[in-house]
Amino acid sequence: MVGILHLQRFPLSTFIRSYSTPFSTPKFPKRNAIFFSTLTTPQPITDNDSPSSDSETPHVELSIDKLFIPPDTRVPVDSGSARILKGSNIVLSNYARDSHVVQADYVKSSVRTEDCPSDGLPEFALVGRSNVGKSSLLNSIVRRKKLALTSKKPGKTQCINHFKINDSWYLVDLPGYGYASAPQELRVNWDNFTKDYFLNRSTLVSVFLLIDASIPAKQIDLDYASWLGQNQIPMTIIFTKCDKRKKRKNGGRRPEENVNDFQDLIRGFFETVPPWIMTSSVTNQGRDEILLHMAQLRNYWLKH
Ligand SMILES: Nc1nc2c(ncn2[C@@H]2O[C@H](COP(=O)(O)OP(=O)(O)OP(=O)(O)O)[C@@H](O)[C@H]2O)c(=O)[nH]1
Ligand SMILES: [Mg+2]
Repeated sequence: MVGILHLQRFPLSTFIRSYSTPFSTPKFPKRNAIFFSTLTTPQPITDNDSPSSDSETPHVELSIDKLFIPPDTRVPVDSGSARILKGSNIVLSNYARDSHVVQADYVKSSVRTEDCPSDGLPEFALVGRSNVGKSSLLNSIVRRKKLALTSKKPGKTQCINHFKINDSWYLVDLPGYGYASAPQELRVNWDNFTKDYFLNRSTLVSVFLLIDASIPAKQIDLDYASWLGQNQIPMTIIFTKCDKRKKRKNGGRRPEENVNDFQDLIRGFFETVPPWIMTSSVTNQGRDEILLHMAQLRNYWLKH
């Protein structure tokens, strides 16, 4: 059973040194080294299915060793013509198709993994600190204003909420972590059931860990990424609120600076970089890119 669960999971990238001393212990072997190569400078950006119409995407430094190259994907040796999703480090593969959302329906809310839908369809779970923008991102992805409930007040989402897309896959909205004002009992409960869900949900293709790019990295986010990595749970980092640009004279860092800083901080945790995408639910930046990334993960997962 364990073997089956393991095989069903998408075998990407999350390798970690150590939870407690992340910067000092030896690295794990590079299990997915085959997907990386010593190739040439890739061309930044583009996609072939649904080009993003959003305006500027701030520049973030990219080199070949910082790219996420999906399985079964070759980056041409000489041309430097890797196709990279805009505002991300993700190379497009041949699996990136059927990414459009035609239909989205709320299905059910569960507090136990075993109560989640049992039809075996692949799913992606959105997790992150309370108020980071999980429910807003879900609405942006499906182009509906209120499919998932959002609030300025942290702690709005309290269950594992399944939304069925195109009758063929699920988006899952989860409660946030790190909500200091929630009663301790509730916090422990949310933590337990989301972590149990991550560890035992065999149809989970990838967790999407949301990180607020409008503020500097928080330790709790690094700890969460570390936990996911240590448990070898496939993870994509979604940087949210990239539309929020603080004035530099107030000492604020721009989103792309926070994104770069976060990369630097987690570089010590991972042997190979996880995929990441910059987004905003206000401008819909990153929406098409997320859908293409989900499509390629999903289509690969279905085939293996
Ligand atoms: N400027 C900006 N605000 C955002 C963005 N995404 C979410 N917000 C705001 O952030 C607040 C929290 O959004 P939610 O989507 O409810 O956050 P959540 O992560 O689902 O929160 P919990 O369910 O409480 O864990 C709301 O006021 C949103 O309008 C974004 O991309 N840009
Ligand atoms: Mg929510």
